[in-house]
Amino acid sequence: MSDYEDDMDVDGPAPSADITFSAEAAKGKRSAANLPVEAEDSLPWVEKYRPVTLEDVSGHQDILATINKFVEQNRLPHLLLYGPPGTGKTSTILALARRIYGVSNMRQMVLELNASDDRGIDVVREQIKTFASTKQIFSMGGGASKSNSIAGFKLIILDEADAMTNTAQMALRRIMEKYTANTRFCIIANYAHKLSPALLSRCTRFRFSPLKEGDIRVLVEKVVEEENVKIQGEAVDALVKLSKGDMRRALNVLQACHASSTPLRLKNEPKPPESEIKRETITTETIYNCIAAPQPEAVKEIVETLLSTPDVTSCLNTINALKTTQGLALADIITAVMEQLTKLEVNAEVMITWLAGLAEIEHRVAGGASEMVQTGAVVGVVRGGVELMSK
Ligand SMILES: Nc1ncnc2c1ncn2[C@@H]1O[C@H](COP(=O)(O)OP(=O)(O)OP(=O)(O)O)[C@@H](O)[C@H]1O
Repeated sequence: MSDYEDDMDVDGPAPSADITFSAEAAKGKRSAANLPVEAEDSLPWVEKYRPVTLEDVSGHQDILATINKFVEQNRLPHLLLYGPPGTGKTSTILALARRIYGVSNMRQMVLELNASDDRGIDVVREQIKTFASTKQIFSMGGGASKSNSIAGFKLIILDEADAMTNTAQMALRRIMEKYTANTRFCIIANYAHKLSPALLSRCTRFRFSPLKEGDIRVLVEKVVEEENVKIQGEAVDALVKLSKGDMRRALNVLQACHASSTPLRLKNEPKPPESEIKRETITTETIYNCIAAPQPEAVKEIVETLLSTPDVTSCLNTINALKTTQGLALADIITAVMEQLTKLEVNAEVMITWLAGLAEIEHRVAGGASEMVQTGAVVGVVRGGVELMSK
C-alpha cells in the first residue's frame, strides 16, 4: 500500500556499536536453523523444533493466510499478535521476518525487545531510536528481494507488551508514530485487554487461540519419531490432551519424560549408539506425573466419594490422602473435579451451586488461602449440591 511505501527513509547516522539487538536473542530464543549440529543435540526441543518458515507454523491457517497476503501485497502494517502462551506468536513473527529479510539480514533489520524488562521505557525508547535511525547497510539478498519494498522497513518486536505500565504504553504510542517512516512494530501480548486502546487502534490484530489437539499431535508425533522417544499410544493421547493447546508445554513435557526414561550415563562415558540405549517406555502415568495433573483414577475416586459419602470427614480424609500420596495441588483437583461434575446430568440449581462454589474456592486458592481450609470448602460445596438433589 502506498502509505507504507512512500515514506521510507533509511538514511540516518551510521550504526552505533554499543546497542545490542538481535532478532532471536531475547529470552534465549534461537533458531535451530542457525546452529551447528553439535549444539542442536543439547537444545531444548522447543527451540530445535521452532518453526523456521511460515509453512512450519501449525494451525492458525487464517492468520497465516492474511500475513502471507500482506507480504505478497508489499504491505506491512503494525501488528499485534496476542493469545495464550505457547501458541506460536513469537515463532510466527520470526518466521515472517526471515521471509521478508532473509536469515543474513535479520540481525540488521529486526530488533526484539522484551517489553516487560525492568529497563524502563526510556531505555526502550533510546534503543528503538538508535535502531530505527541507523542506516541500512546491506544489499538485499539472502532471501530478500530488491523489488520487495517491505524489506526496506525495519521491524521492532515488542514481546510481553501487556506487562508494560500505562505510562510506558503511552510513550510507546508516541514512539510508534515517530518512527513509522521506516519502521514497523509487532506487539506481542497474552492479553489484548491489558493494552491501551490507543495502541490497539494502531495495529492490525491477530488472536492466536489455543492450538487444536490435532495440530499438537502432528508435531508431537514427528518429534517422537525423530528423537526415538519410546512412548505408548495412550500416553501421546494424554500428552496432547493435557497440553491444553500449548505446544511449548507439550514439547517440554515430552522432553522431560524422554530424559527421565533414558538411563543415566557416567560423566565421561561416551554416548552409545541410539539402537543400544535401553529406555523405559513412557506411560500415561509418567505424563500425568510430569505435568503434575491428577491421575484420572484419583479424580474418579474423589468425585465418587464426594457424591456418595454423606460423611463429610470421610470425604475430607479421602481427598487429603490422595493429595499427600500423589503430591496434588488443590487447584488442579478443583479443575479436574469440575470437569467431571459438568458431565453429570443434574438440575440447574445443583449445577449452579457446584460451578459458583468451586469458582469461588479456586479464586481464594489462587489468592493464597489455606489449602486445608479450602479442601473442606470443596467438600462443602459438592455435598451441598448433592443435598439439594434430594430435596
Ligand atoms: N503454532 C505452532 N507451530 C509449531 N510450533 C509451535 C507453535 N506454537 C508453539 N510452538 C512451539 O512452542 C515453542 C514456543 O512458541 P512461541 O515462542 O512461538 O510461543 P508464544 O505464543 O510466543 O508464547 P509466549 O506467549 O509464551 O511468548 C516454539 O519454539 C515451538 O517449538
